[in-house]
Amino acid sequence: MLLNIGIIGGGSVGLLMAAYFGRKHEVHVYTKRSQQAGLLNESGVYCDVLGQVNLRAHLFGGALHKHDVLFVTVKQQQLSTVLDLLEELSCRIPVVFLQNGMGHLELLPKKIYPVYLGVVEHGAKRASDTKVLHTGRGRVKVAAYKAEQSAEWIADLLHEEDFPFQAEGDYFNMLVSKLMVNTVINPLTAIFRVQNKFIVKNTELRSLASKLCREASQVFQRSYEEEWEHVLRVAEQTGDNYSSMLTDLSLQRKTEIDYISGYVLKKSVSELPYHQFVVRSVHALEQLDGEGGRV
Ligand SMILES: NC(=O)C1=CN([C@@H]2O[C@H](COP(=O)(O)OP(=O)(O)OC[C@H]3O[C@@H](n4cnc5c(N)ncnc54)[C@H](OP(=O)(O)O)[C@@H]3O)[C@@H](O)[C@H]2O)C=CC1
Ligand SMILES: CC(C)(CO)C(=O)C(=O)O
Repeated sequence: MLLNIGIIGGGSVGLLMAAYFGRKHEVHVYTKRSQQAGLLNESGVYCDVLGQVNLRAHLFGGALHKHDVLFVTVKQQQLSTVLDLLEELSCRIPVVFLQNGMGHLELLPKKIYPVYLGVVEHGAKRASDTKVLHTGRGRVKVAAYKAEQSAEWIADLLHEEDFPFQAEGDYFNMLVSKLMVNTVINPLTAIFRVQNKFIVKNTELRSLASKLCREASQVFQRSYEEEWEHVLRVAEQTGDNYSSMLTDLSLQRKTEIDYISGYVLKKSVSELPYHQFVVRSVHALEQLDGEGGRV
């Protein structure tokens, strides 16, 4: 079945999804910059694994086209502008939010309906405004957040062997599982400027990582042993990746730390010294970048 799919954000995840969906469906990408929309309309998106794929692109801000489903792929810190506009448009298009972290749960306005949440287990890296690298193969999980229907229909319609979708019943569990991984791997790799594999290989980093994992497991009442095994597996599987938090810092951009580790702190009833330390360290690095203070 041919779908009409909207994607807000022409970054790493947005372009990756546009390329995979665009092989079979009509895809519209909404960008922040008109220049990027122009380039995408001229040449489509180039994905290292798939080659060139055609799509349509628009500057986000005005009306939306009629879509069967709309994916929001901006970062957490960019979400409030997008939410304001979506709320104003009050369209009845099913919206799927694909952010890492959980801070956005507290931002989602009541007027947007129906709402689904998702987690992306792929690695993607935008190489230019029209080029994306598929750096790690995984799956996209989706769950209903505020919707009459479960997320099965999304997974059924979009699942492809080389771009799998999986419907989950419980959005909270799905997001917490991803949060556990991100709250351990992202800040440490960002502070120490290392690839993910060093969380496993470097004995000191591994020990710090296990402390973060223990703290987060306590907050969400999860088995530390199971979460730790999961974190190590992801760190190994994505070993050559530079985490998204490290990438943000390298590009002198604000990170998603407040929506990931900050969310864990917010949900805790007790002190979490390791989380407090990494949140402040990442903020210090962001601030030093602004001050030109890093050597
Ligand atoms: N990259 C990855 O491998 C993974 C990412 N994720 C998560 O997915 C989310 C997106 O990440 P990622 O794609 O890497 O981020 P990027 O920074 O690559 O992409 C975000 C995109 O959103 C665009 N944008 C920002 N504000 C607006 C707006 N108002 N209207 C339209 N577009 C806008 C940005 O535009 P501009 O380029 O002009 O700034 C940018 O193209 C994050 O929460 C991340 O943690 C999860 C798993 C893996
Ligand atoms: C799983 C991981 C850690 C892969 O790099 C990620 O989600 C990220 O970098 O944000």
